[in-house]
Amino acid sequence: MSALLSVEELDVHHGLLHAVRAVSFEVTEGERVALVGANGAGKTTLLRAIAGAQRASGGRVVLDGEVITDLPTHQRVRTGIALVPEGRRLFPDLTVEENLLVAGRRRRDGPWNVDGVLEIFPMLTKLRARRASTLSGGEQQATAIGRALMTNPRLLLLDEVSLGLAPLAVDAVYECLGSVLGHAATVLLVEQDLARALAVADRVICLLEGRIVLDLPAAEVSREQVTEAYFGIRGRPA
Ligand SMILES: Nc1ncnc2c1ncn2[C@@H]1O[C@H](COP(=O)(O)OP(=O)(O)OP(=O)(O)O)[C@@H](O)[C@H]1O
Repeated sequence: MSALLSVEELDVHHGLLHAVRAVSFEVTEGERVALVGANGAGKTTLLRAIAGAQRASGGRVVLDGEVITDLPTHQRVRTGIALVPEGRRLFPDLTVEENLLVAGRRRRDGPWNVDGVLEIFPMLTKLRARRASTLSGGEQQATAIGRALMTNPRLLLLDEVSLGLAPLAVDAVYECLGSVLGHAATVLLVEQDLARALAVADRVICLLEGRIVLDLPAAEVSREQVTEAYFGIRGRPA
């Protein structure tokens, strides 16, 4: 199958810091890829560069054959890329429904609407008219994922959906995410929790200091292998 997303020799700098170094990989339509790695490995920077929130200093991002490396974020949304950013970034003074509708203004044609999002995230139904600033972390995360879905993405980028949430809230968000994934979205997700990453993903990519050090099907990779890649520990010769 041809790739939905191709990342080709991508470089991203923060000033002098080379945060993403010649990263190349492809994601096929319908695939769920988990991006793991230690703090500072470059996961967020890579996701933001794919979404257009961070400028690449070299290489290309290609979505379904179209080179989008230089497109601004809002135009990438129209091509079908949606990012759920770290920290959720909702409009605090808008209600849940308004947050969803604002995102929907830039939507591609497709099945998602407010009712569809509320069906997937039942916890939001009662909160529809509540201001985002009054929601719990888990409720905000659900709204942020719903907001991304409202654009009818072909590729959903999720950055650390569990960050800062209580364990029960993480369970609730992941339970709903299961339904989202059931709708055949193509997903690239950053997740610190290895067990969760391996449970939801078809494939795991591990970054170390801006480079890919492991890229394997989730079913074929052991926790030990990922942990070693994560910390840059080389296997000892037998
Ligand atoms: N806006 C910025 N300005 C300067 N340096 C940055 C900026 N954002 C990230 N960095 C640096 O770039 C490197 C990669 O950071 P990034 O946030 O992409 O890593 P990460 O793997 O997502 O880590 P974390 O899990 O901590 O979010 C780190 O060294 C970080 O300090």
